[in-house]
This record gives sequence, structure tokens and C-alpha cells, in this order.
Amino acid sequence: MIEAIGLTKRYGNTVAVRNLSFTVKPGKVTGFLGPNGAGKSTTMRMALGLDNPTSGEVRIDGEKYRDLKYPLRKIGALVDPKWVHPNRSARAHLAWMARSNGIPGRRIDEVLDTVGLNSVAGKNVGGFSLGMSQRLGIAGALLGDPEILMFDEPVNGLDPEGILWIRTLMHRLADEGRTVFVSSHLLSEMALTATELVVIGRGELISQCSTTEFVARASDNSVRVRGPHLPQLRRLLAGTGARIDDFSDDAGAALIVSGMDSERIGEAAAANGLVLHELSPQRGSLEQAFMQLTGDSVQYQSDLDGNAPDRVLATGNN
Ligand SMILES: Nc1ncnc2c1ncn2[C@@H]1O[C@H](COP(=O)(O)OP(=O)(O)OP(=O)(O)O)[C@@H](O)[C@H]1O
Repeated sequence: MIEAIGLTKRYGNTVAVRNLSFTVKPGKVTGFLGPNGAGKSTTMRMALGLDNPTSGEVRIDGEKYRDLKYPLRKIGALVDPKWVHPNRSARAHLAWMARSNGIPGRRIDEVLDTVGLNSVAGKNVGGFSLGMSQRLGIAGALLGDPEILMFDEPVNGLDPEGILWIRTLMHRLADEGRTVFVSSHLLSEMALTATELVVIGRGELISQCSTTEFVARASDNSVRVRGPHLPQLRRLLAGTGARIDDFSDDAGAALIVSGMDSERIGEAAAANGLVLHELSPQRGSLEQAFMQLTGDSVQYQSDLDGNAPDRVLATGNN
């Protein structure tokens, strides 16, 4: 389990993380979401003792990182995949990590196998692509067979096959009962990978809940209805207090009905002899939910003309 308790980090006038508290539980993949500059990397770095909090703390199964005797056997992390000595081979890099944490040498081949780097284990990591470096970073995280794993943007630089591999690996680690905490800016990927979410904006907690609840909370549950009697249906449903909007796409005209579920719409139509060709509940996406719930906390945003990103909101330095 990972617990952030009243975590705050200031860099000069910038408050990167502000009084942040959340819990990441075992047996699940928990996604860490937030717009650029929200404070995700800073939070992960503080959890790993790479940065000191200004106040508050992070507990790893009840202990601070720096109090762990063999940290890699408790928590494995991928934070910066390029943080390796370029003139060392992948195997030598892992051997050095293993030695420093009393991890048996046989684990090196096991993790090289898991991440698919066996054939390049003797090559210098300086020549590795970003995707290969990510795999090596993941091998390092798995080396101590830790109960807790933390990955900062693990799919950066990976091709679709690599992304699927990471997703499957995360699910497997969670199914084994481990705590898996993963940050990503790829919302569609996070929707497929994480069942729980910690969402932050400008260093503050916006939400901690299941992915399903996050989407449901933000989406305006509505139903798309098509049929040959839309004007009559509109009059009928308007009388119930539902909100009705017109919609049209390549498939033709439709009504978007909010505030009434599909069963009640279908029954009302049947009771009045109105034929329906489509009655489909509209599920919000994680992306829509994220935009809706983090909209006020975006630090960098493109302008409407698609020009370079503008800094639109100051970092929380007040
Ligand atoms: N070493 C530092 N010195 C000064 N400011 C910093 C430092 N590290 C981070 N910050 C600032 O803290 C804020 C949070 O940054 P952080 O990298 O943690 O965000 P993030 O959510 O990981 O963003 P991204 O998704 O863009 O990586 C930003 O405003 C950033 O500019």
C-alpha cells in the first residue's frame, strides 16, 4: 500500500504539490492522472525519496522509503528510463542494482526474459531506443520481486505491441496481489489499464475513486434515440421533464435525451405506438470526464487556433 499524507512540495514560489493525500491499495492497477505540470512526477519522486517534501510524507507499507532496508525488494519503480550509465550493458546495470539490494543474481535473467531484452542484454544501454530503455527500467522495477510497483509514464516510446504488453503486465502484477500505481497522460490507455484512479490538478487532489465512478460522475448520462416519429417522440418526452437535444450525423437525425433512462423512453414510445430504430445509452469516455473535472486546473493549454501551448493559469503560488 502507498499512502500520501498531507504532501506538499514547493520549488521557490511554485507549489508543485499541495496538501495531497491519497491511498493506493494492493491487488489493483491505480492510475495517476493529471494535466501536464499537475505534480505527478514530483509526487512519485517524493514517494521514492528522490525529492524531499516541504511538508507531509509518503508511506510505503507504513514506512518511509529511506527507512526501508532493501528498498528494491519492497517497491520497484520506473521514473526516468534514461537514468542509466550509458557505457554499461543492460545485464551489468541490473547486476549493479541487484548487488546493492541483496537480490540473487538469477533474478537478472528472469526479468530480462520478462521484458524481452535477453538478446540485447550484453549491449551498452547508451545505444538503446526509448522503448528499450523503458523495458530495461521495468526490468529494474521487477528485479527485487517487490509487492509495490510505481511506473511514471511507462508506455512513452513504446509501439502498439509494447503498449499492449505493458497493459497485460500491469494486470498480471495486480492479479498477483501487488500494488500497482501508474501515471499516464494517455487517457484511453488508462481507461483500459486502471480500475482505480487518483486524479490531481495543479498539485491538488481532484478525485480518488474507481475509473467507472469517475466517468459516471462526470458524464451527462444520456440516450440517443432514432426513429421515423421523432417530432411526436419529442413532444411526448418533453412532457416528462427530460432534456431533449437534436442531433444528426451520417446515420441521420436523432434526439439526445438526458434525465430519462433507455427503458423508460422505450416503454413510453411503445405505449404511444411510436416506432424506434435506435435507443442507445451514451457512455461518457474517460477523456470527457477528465476534461470536465480537470478543466479549471489545466496549467498549459493550446489556444483555439491550434498555436503553440500558452501558459493560461499560473501555478498555485498564492
Ligand atoms: N526541480 C524543479 N524545480 C522547479 N520547479 C519544478 C521542478 N520540478 C517540477 N517543477 C514544477 O512543479 C510542477 C509539477 O511538475 P511535475 O513534473 O511533477 O508535473 P507532472 O504532473 O508530472 O507533469 P507532466 O505530465 O508534464 O510530466 C510544474 O509546475 C513544474 O514546472
